[in-house]
Amino acid sequence: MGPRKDDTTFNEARAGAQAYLDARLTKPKDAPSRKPFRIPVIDLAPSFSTDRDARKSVAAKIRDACEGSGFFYITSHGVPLATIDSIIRLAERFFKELTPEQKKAMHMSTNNLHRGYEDSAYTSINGDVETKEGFNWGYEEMLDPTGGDGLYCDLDGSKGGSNVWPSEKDLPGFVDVIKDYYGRTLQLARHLFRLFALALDLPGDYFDSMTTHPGGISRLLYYPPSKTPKPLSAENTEEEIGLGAHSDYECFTLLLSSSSPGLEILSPDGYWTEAPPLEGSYIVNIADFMMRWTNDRFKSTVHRVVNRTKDERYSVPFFFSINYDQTVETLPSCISDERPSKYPPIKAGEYILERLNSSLQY
Ligand SMILES: O=C(O)CCC(=O)C(=O)O
Ligand SMILES: [Fe+2]
Repeated sequence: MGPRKDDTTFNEARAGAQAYLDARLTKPKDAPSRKPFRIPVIDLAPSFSTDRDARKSVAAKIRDACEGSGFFYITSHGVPLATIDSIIRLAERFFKELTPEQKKAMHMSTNNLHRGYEDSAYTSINGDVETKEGFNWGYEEMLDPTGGDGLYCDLDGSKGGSNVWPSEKDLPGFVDVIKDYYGRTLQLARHLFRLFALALDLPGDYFDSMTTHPGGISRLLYYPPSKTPKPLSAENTEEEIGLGAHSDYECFTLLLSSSSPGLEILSPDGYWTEAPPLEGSYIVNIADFMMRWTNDRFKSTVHRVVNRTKDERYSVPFFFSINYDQTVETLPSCISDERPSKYPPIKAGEYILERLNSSLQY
């Protein structure tokens, strides 16, 4: 069952998101930003301490980043380099080793929750021609190191079971690598949510009960080499767009990529700014649902991918949500007399499904 298209809250959510994107894209410029636009590197090591002050010091850095560019790198996050290398290698194997027929058999068009393989033309953000190909999957209890709480429900309220996987024969070891990567990244996302709680002056466990069976869509992405490699500059206006300008939909995204650059972030003064990969780190960014939930205090920033190199690029984003059946109102610490709540309550899964459906190219 899809979202109710005539529902005022959905219209408001969709129109709000589109207006935000349109306003930011009015005059993007293909040159480095002239104003300071910081994508800080935050060392998470002290956040694993039992000392609350040590955890709060990391939370303060996260708060500055979330209220600033909305993007930051995290290091010492506890996910082994071997896990990171394996998932990037798995992405490469997925796109190289499966035949077109094997990919087609898992095509997203046969799945109403956006799971499976997508060719480059299947989804598009602004109607742009995009070069990326992807493979998407979502939360299931067997991927959760806690085993979940038995209450998972999917974007549309169904009980789950929508993931599709290549067979063991076609791609041996695939699900094992996914499980290791997804489980560790999921636990890291729950840890980050505790730091967000501290950053927002809420009790440290504020979000815990909302992430017991959370939404977490992840994808393997492939960007082919550029046909005409050239650097980001004001003169180069003809790009081969890998993934069009957009903001993410959920609470926040944890991104890994191969060593090829390509991610570009739109600065407040309208300049595309490169966010090159930093080995062993994740790039974290705030997404639209979190921006709304914080009454626009945390920023969901527009970004895109352009592969400007002669090398292939692989990336693996993880879009972390709260439990899809959770309805939320603006966080209490983000409302004041001067800053009343701008948004009505909304259910997480319904909001995200509406946003995903709006990216389909029919
Ligand atoms: O591939 C990347 O580096 C970023 C992907 C991304 O922004 C997305 O899938 O939302
Ligand atoms: Fe994104």
